[in-house]
Amino acid sequence: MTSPNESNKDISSDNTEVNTNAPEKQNSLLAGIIERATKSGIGRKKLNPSAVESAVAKNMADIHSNPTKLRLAFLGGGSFGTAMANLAARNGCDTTLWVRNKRTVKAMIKTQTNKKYLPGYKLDDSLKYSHDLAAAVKDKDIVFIAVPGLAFRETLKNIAPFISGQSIVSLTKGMEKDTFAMMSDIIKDELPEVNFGVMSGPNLAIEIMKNMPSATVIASESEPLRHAVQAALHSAFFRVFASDDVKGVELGGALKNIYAIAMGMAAAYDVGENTKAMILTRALAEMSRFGVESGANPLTFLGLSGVGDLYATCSSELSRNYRIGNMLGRGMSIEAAVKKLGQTAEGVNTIQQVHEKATKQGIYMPITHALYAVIYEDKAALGVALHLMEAGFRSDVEFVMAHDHSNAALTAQMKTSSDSTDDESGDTDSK
Ligand SMILES: NC(=O)C1=CN([C@@H]2O[C@H](COP(=O)(O)OP(=O)(O)OC[C@H]3O[C@@H](n4cnc5c(N)ncnc54)[C@H](O)[C@@H]3O)[C@@H](O)[C@H]2O)C=CC1
Ligand SMILES: O=C(CO)COP(=O)(O)O
Repeated sequence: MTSPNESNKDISSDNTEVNTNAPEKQNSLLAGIIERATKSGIGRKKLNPSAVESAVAKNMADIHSNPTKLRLAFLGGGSFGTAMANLAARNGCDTTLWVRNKRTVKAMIKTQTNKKYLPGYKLDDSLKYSHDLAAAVKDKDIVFIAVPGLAFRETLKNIAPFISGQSIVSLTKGMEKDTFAMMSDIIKDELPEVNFGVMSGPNLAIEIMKNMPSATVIASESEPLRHAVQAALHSAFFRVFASDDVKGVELGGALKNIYAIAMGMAAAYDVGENTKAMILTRALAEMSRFGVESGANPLTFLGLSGVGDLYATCSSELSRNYRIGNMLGRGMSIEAAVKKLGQTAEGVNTIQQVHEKATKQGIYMPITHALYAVIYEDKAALGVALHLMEAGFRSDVEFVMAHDHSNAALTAQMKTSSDSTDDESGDTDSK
């Protein structure tokens, strides 16, 4: 392991216990995590010191002496892994950022910047960098993963031999190709006994680097893990809220990428605020409908990881998904747009996965299907948008008033009368 502030600790000599993730071990380890978080002063640097400490301590009956720091690894040297690792390091956590490319690591040590993904932002002096996966992961309390969704399973397979009691937190907002697995599903597949969580919210990396106040959600069934992540990342600029709806939180982060592409495309057509509001709100309806079919709580979509992230990515050119949509709207092909972006845009794959799953399961997702038709079936965007506007009658919030037969009947009735008008006028093309 290499770092500007190299500690003398030789972690490469630690032995590797292969996948011995016994639940008791996890529990005692997490108790230790909280203890360390409480005693180390994590999150105290820039805000009221007692806030973090009392929140954590309240839930910990047994606070011991011997203060140490939370030891964290962040895997993935793109913009988000770097921004989050920087936040943790700044908070006083013992933090290592793993980047797969050795030369990039050398450059990061030398310049203390991530020249490719976050140019111009100096990273915290205490942040360590490594391209050695074993060394980065071993001996840590929590391993955060911020690689693209398509590389998530491979990354878990690679770290599996070095996981003995660490908890895993996914920062990834994607879906696996073809399997429709979410990151939590992949963690359960590859590391079945590990304690895990997912973190998601309106967290544009550049804004976080600029210290613009932001908030996120850590979702986990493990309360100690939730508290440890809150304690590790919380600062005067970054609030960490908690949830136990893992599926809902991660679906919010993944699905909103679809609609950021739609909104970027709509912006290219110079649509008005009413139109944007309609897209955003109907997107939320689709997200929560899809979420419920996947076992999520629809109310989760009202939180930061749902409407919060949807709003942020649908309104900002900092969002790579939004930019992809905008390029598409200006006539570029999907291949050319992805190439020009040169960064991760999870929505490109997510549209395909969700289109396929919703089609198979009969989940009503008109915006997703429309986008799929434009991007992958070469349909004209304006025609598809018009068709969306002509879709049948629906209830506004279907968890308040279900989409019932009266709506469906009215749709059918209107369709029949317009069909007969067409017949009378001899217009057969429009059917
Ligand atoms: N950038 C942002 O503002 C945010 C991104 N995210 C999510 O974080 C995840 C990562 O995205 P970014 O950091 O933005 O992407 P990025 O495009 O900035 O960087 C991706 C990084 O992953 C690395 N990578 C790619 N394949 C890999 C593999 N097989 N093994 C190891 N490393 C690999 C690349 O070398 C690069 O360092 C995505 O799921 C994204 O949706 C979540 C919140 C905010
Ligand atoms: O998820 C994000 C902000 O919350 C980042 O969105 P993009 O991946 O579209 O840049």
